[in-house]
Amino acid sequence: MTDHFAFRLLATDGRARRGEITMPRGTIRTPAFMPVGTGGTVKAMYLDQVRELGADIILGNVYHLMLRPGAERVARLGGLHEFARWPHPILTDSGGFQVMSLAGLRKLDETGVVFKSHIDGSEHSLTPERSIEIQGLLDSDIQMQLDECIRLPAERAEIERAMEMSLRWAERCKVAFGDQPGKAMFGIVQGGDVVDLRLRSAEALAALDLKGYAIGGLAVGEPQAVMLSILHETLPAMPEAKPRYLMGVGTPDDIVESVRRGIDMFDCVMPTRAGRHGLAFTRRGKVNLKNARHAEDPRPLDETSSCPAARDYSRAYLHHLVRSDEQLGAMLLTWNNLAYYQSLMADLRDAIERGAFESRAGAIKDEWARGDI
Ligand SMILES: Nc1nc2c(CCc3ccccc3)c3nc[nH]c3cc2c(=O)[nH]1
Repeated sequence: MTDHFAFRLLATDGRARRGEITMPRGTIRTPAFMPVGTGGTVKAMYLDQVRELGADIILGNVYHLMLRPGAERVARLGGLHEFARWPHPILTDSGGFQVMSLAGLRKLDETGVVFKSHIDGSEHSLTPERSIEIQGLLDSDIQMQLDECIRLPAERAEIERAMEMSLRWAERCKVAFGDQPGKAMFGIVQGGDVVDLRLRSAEALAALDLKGYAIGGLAVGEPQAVMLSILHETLPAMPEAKPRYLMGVGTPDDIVESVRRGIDMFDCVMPTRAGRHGLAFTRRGKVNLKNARHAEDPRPLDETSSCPAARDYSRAYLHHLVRSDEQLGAMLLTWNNLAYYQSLMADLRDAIERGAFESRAGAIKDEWARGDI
């Protein structure tokens, strides 16, 4: 066990990295996929199942938890790990991104943001200091700086303004976070699709000597080629010895291409959201269980899988559950999809250790490219 946060590189294969983050609450094997647990729960899953699938860390959200049940209430109940019965590491987002995408934004200036709750219309504010305070109340292990994520396409001047304010907010978050050896505060690189702004953001954040860095402002609808070119240009300017977290990414193809360019950590709502909408990811391609062709198909999704949801239930039964909008449909398909994502990450970690990243990457990309089966 350790009382500090430490990242170690165990192997590399080209720019792809195999590493691990050790923290008091556990070790995070990278490349890592972090299931999104926005309101202190990974939707339609028991957290024991999430753990059994190989997840070392889950994500939480300042925005949702500050509105309901409230950060001070979670603190009074022992913090998020106690509240949700997840004793392993938790990373929390700072709330700015969710305010832009979910809330009614009332004001955004140097101080922070003022917004109306999407739940009951009540007015709230977030400053860099308050976001870090909330993440502390949640007892979060990896805390994200408050930042401003610009929607693309945008004018250079607008991207530059938001990037520079996010840098000033990173400094304020670092001061507010102080010195917490067993925890980490990550900076978030912004700069839109403008390479010189991306580099300025990466270099200024590196100078703050934070414990890890995220690449923000992507996975907001831009073409994959744009995302990958920004990674290719930005990652070399980021400290080798610190973990890199690409926020909101992505499909298996996105993940493979981002690992290839040097990303260590991922989050995406895709496997859980798709599961709730009847879409199953398998090693032989995607299966849309809403489709009538599955109505009498006795085969499971993947008889070779170790996940009961993939191995033990017929497509006919899954089709029935999805068509009847039964809770069990969302539960089984979410289980299957998270199992698929965690098995991809385990494959990639193993392939990098063996110096076989390229061949494994090609196989995963081909699997994903297959249409509906
Ligand atoms: N703070 C921040 N978050 C982002 C998220 C949410 C990731 C998240 C973290 C923790 C819980 C849920 C979601 C993005 N998702 C897609 N693209 C994203 C970009 C940003 C970004 O630029 N900044």
